[in-house]
Amino acid sequence: MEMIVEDLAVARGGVPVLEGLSFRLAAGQALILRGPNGVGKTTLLRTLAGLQPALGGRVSLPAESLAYAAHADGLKAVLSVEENLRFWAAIHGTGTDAVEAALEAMDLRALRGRMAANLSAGQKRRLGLARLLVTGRAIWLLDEPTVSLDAGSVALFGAVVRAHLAGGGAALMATHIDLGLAEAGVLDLTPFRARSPMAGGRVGAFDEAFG
Ligand SMILES: Nc1ncnc2c1ncn2[C@@H]1O[C@H](COP(=O)(O)OP(=O)(O)OP(=O)(O)O)[C@@H](O)[C@H]1O
Repeated sequence: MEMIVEDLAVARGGVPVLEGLSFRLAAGQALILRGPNGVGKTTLLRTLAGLQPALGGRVSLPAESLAYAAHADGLKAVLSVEENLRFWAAIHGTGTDAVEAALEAMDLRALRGRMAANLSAGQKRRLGLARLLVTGRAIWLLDEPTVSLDAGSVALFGAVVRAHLAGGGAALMATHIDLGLAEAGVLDLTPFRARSPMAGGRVGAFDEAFG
């Protein structure tokens, strides 16, 4: 199980953002994306998730191995917490055990009957992360997974990611928060900013003054 990215170029709104990006992510590894606001962390994750086309390069990985979690949690508002997880478990062919394990891991058992629409922001986020577990997918692409989470929930999620890595999974994530993953590598995207004069991610006067 390995994701291999070679000479990848990504764009946003038709404007090149990153280019010449190569890295590998193997089973058990976590890689944290770094770089200033606008450098292209979200664009890279969305491209790898297949939500937008790459401009160039190659990505190779096992079929059906990716699970993506971003700001829009993709929850069904009129389904309960448990029904949301059962829905995803049905899609991914995982079972009731996976749903119960996910409820337990993200401390959602007490909220299992609550409609997703009526969850707090942090609770929605926890449900969005519990969804990763029921996908059964090996490679997690995470865009700021800890937004809205309190300290206790950050610690819970850190433990979930560690268990995922220990079980042979992998994670690529954009986060400013320390998840306590001592073994995580860091990939700074700054050197891969596209050189096009139109590139949205290039260093501007504001970044130079305040960045
Ligand atoms: N819908 C869009 N259309 C055009 N350009 C966009 C769009 N969304 C983002 N961009 C631009 O693409 C570039 C990369 O944005 P991206 O969201 O990937 O950066 P990021 O590293 O995730 O930033 P942050 O740390 O602020 O979340 C930025 O210059 C941004 O302004």
